[in-house]
Amino acid sequence: MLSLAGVTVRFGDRKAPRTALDAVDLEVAEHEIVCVLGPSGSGKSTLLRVVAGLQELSGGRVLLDGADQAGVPVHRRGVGLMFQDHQLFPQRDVGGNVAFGLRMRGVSRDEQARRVEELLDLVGLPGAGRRAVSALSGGEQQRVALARALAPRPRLLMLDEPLGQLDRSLRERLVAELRGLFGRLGTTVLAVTHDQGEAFALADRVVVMRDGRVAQSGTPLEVWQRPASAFVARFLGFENVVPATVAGSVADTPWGRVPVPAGSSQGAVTLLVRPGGVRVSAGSGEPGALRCVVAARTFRGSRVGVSLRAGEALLEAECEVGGAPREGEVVGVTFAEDEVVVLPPSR
Ligand SMILES: Nc1ncnc2c1ncn2[C@@H]1O[C@H](COP(=O)(O)OP(=O)(O)OP(=O)(O)O)[C@@H](O)[C@H]1O
Repeated sequence: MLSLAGVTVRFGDRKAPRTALDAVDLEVAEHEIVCVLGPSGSGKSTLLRVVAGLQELSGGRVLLDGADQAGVPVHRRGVGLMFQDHQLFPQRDVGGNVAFGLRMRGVSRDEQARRVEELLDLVGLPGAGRRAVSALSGGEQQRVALARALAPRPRLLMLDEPLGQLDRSLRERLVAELRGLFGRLGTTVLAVTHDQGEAFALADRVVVMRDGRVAQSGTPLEVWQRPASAFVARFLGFENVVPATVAGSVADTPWGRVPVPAGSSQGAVTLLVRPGGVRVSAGSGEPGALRCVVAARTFRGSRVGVSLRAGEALLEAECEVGGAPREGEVVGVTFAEDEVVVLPPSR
């Protein structure tokens, strides 16, 4: 449905151009939910603005249903937009806000009223049409903004940090609701967020951006299991990412020798060890185990994050609440090869 080919956006003058998007290729299929993820300044919002027609291209093409969108104005693209600060009209009531796009399209009053009711039911605010938007909570306002964006039945719905302002528990609940809602409606969605939890919970596919380029694209599981680079791994929150040299089935690392999966690339690499692959045992552990001291512990609900120090090298492990070693304790560490991922050397 949506196709970006070599999309480039440069800001600034010729002498000091700033490349916000650098030859980006991206496809979004009908009914697919794609979340674009990346640090601040990586080009996420610019990407949405380009698709919406709010930002001119310096190069490349944007196609919707195969049609080049060059010169097609925002309101003719058939895309719905919901931005970070959801910009509801404060002087209109909830119904007036939701009906906005329908009124602009000359939909009859009866039809408007019917659609508004239907959409408010859909987003979990039945009968709220007459309420003042200023009297709604942040989460309720977000739902109204969503209903407004969905009202004209856009072929593509674009969300910019849709749940950015909300607290964590509400965000988690709304993400699950949104995914269910989009599934039922068959909405095609392109969303951007800097929160990987949100992206992974919402998306069929995540696209990780770095400096205006696509660093990786894949299903949440693919990206989580096989980050394409040290950058993606660190961005996802993995901390055990180090330079290493692989020879045969063993990598030489700052933590000593670590087994790697069969068929791994040889020579200079970056090594990722997921915390689950760091096996901690009391005392010095079995012969050949790496001796570490517990530097800190962090409770994470049912698990405990354990920060270990082996000489200069740091290592993050995860233990059951019951069996987690105490701060200052000496432990032995071995590595589980199936939680080790060999990545290209860092640039
Ligand atoms: N109108 C503009 N003029 C000049 N530079 C801009 C403009 N808009 C964006 N940029 C620059 O382009 C780059 C990408 O910005 P963009 O807003 O797309 O990033 P982002 O990933 O959405 O960031 P954030 O998560 O902070 O919103 C940044 O370096 C930004 O400073």
